[in-house]
Amino acid sequence: MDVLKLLPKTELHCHLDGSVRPKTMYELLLKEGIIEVNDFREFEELVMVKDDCKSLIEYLKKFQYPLSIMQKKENMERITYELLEDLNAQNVKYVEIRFAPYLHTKEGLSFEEVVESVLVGMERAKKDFGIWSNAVLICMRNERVEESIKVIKNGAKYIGKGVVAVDLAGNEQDFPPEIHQKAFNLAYDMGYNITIHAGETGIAENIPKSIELLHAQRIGHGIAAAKDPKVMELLKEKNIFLEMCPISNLQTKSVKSIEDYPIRKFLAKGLKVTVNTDNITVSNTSLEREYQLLMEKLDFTIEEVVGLIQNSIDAAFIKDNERDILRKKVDEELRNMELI
Ligand SMILES: O=c1[nH]cnc2c1ncn2[C@@H]1O[C@H](CO)[C@@H](O)[C@H]1O
Ligand SMILES: [Zn+2]
Repeated sequence: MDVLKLLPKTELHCHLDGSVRPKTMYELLLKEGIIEVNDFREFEELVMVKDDCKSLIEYLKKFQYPLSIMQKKENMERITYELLEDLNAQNVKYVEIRFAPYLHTKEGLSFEEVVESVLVGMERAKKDFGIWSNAVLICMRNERVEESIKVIKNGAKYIGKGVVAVDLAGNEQDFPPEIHQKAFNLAYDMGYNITIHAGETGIAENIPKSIELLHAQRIGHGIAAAKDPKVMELLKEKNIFLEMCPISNLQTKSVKSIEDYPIRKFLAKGLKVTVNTDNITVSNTSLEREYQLLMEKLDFTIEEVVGLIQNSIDAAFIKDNERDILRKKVDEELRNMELI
């Protein structure tokens, strides 16, 4: 849909390792001898999930491929830069890119080298394309709390220099939020913004736990809240934004079908909802595809899509003066498109 293509957009939940430009991943995986496939279609089967994916745990297996090539400074910088180049071409004005630094230190890079290569890629893209981005550092749920503490301590020097927040991601089913409470208390004291993946795989209680024990200001996915009016009430009362990712949620079987997707229910309850991609390559998606799905299957109007984008500007981890600038830029284009 042309209007969706042209719409000025913002993206708050996008994993770098899940969003490597496919051609680049193919090139680097072949070059480094990690895969031996002889056509691009076969390669896509390996690195993207299909509709028959059974669970989040199965979905997470796809990340071994991008992670195997994201162990060098030049690759980290290139992948970040290319992601931003592609998002800029889709008229994305602002994006928060998230990654787990320690997943990129398996072959010798230091924490600092990983983070700085991403920040350099972001800077270069800003200069060349004008697209604005910030980084979110991820702690992995399956690691011990000491590992999360290391991410938070080592990352603190980048707060305000491109890093804006920390997150907790990975296997939610087996690793509840409280394991990492000590780390997120520290993150809170150090001045990070905090977003937590919670309620992605049906465990509603992880949402209040993430808010009350881990200081979450935003919740990644959060769809299990639909099962529990008290949890929805808490999200509303605390003004917590949800980072919803419909296509990823369908693939991980967090919901049975798009008709069961609780986005309308959340909006009706007055919750603040944003829509994001999660993993552009692994999920084979884009913001345009996500919005299109909502319009085709859940009867969203273009005005409602614009409302989601405006929520996402409100939810961004940026300073109020920066928010004003972003809002102005987006509103001007929306006005030219006669959408506001
Ligand atoms: O939807 C998701 N839910 C939980 N964890 C995820 C999701 N997508 C990606 N990751 C995890 O986050 C790591 C760093 O980006 C990825 O390697 C993957 O393990
Ligand atoms: Zn995610």
